[in-house]
Amino acid sequence: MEMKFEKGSMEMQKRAFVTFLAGNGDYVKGVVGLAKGLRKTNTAYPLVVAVLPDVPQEHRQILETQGCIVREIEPIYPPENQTQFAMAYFVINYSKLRIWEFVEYGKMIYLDGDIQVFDNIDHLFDYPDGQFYAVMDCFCEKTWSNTPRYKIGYCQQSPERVQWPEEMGVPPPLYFNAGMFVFEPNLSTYNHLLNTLKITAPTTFAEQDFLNMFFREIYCPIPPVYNLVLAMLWRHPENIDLDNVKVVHYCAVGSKPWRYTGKEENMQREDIKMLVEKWWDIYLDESLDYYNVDALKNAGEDDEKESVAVPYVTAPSAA
Ligand SMILES: O=c1ccn([C@@H]2O[C@H](COP(=O)(O)OP(=O)(O)O)[C@@H](O)[C@H]2O)c(=O)[nH]1
Ligand SMILES: OC[C@H]1O[C@H](O[C@@H]2[C@@H](O)[C@H](O)[C@@H](O)[C@H](O)[C@@H]2O)[C@H](O)[C@@H](O)[C@H]1O
Ligand SMILES: [Mn+2]
Repeated sequence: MEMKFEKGSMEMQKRAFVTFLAGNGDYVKGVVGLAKGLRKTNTAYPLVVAVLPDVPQEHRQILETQGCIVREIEPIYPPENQTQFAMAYFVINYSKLRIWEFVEYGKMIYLDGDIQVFDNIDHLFDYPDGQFYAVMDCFCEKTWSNTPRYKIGYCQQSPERVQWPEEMGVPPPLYFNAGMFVFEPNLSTYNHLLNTLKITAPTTFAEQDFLNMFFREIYCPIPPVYNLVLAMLWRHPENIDLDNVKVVHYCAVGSKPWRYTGKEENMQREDIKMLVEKWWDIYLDESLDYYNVDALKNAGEDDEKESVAVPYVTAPSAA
């Protein structure tokens, strides 16, 4: 726990992981998996879940039963625009910006609901304040196909492969994947974010593009072990050491473990099948359920924590 002196008094700056949940669909399984995965790393910090109003009470209760701190947020929409997002649902991702309002926490680590943490990453909370820490993204997937970078085959992950042409000016600044980042909630930053959003035309990668523009002066790249964007496995394998990866981001098309069918491109790769299976091992491990872990800790207490049926589904045969 970092000691910080605020306004003449010593205030212990609270820390937490935070994720975002929208809709009444199956992403809740992703968040349950994330909560259990973090617990398995013996993290010292809780998981806050920022939920949109459309997340049903039953899902909120499941998350609270898994030890999550559920916080309802209001949606944030970008200015009216004809933009074609890479994925139509990206429009709801602007609501992630509400987490800058969680100022009871001094430092937070944001994680998408389709992320799993396999090793303890609490040390990231000790990174110095005043910077925005995240892993660099890759531009090689079809989701980037309508961007200039993709059209010339340029990717920051391998800038030597296709050089940025001089006639196109200076190469773009380093660009992060917004599925995982270390940040400090702050009301003035929050208000500045929202005011800037009102005058910023939406673009292909929605709030990810916006956050990259907004934090470009203080963005500090961190190693890919903290956010393995799955496409890196086939786009830039030379940059990845799978044995040392701590955080996996199931963002490649067809890779969401709770929906995995193995039919999409690259989904029959052995490394993908292994990572999907690792996710399911945690999701189905009842010893990681909060009420079990909690009950074990408080063994002998009279009150029986009633367990809530979690929407378990059988793991697809990854074979
Ligand atoms: O229907 C949805 C779509 C997205 N999300 C949340 O928004 C994040 C970003 O969306 P996604 O991870 O699908 O984007 P990707 O990283 O795959 O581009 C998800 O991880 C979830 O936390 C959600 O809760 N419900
Ligand atoms: O709303 C925009 C989203 O942009 C990012 O997803 C992208 C990015 O990872 C590309 O590099 C992939 O090619 C693509 O598949 C994937 O959707 C974030 O992961 C997500 O949290 C969210 O911010
Ligand atoms: Mn994601």
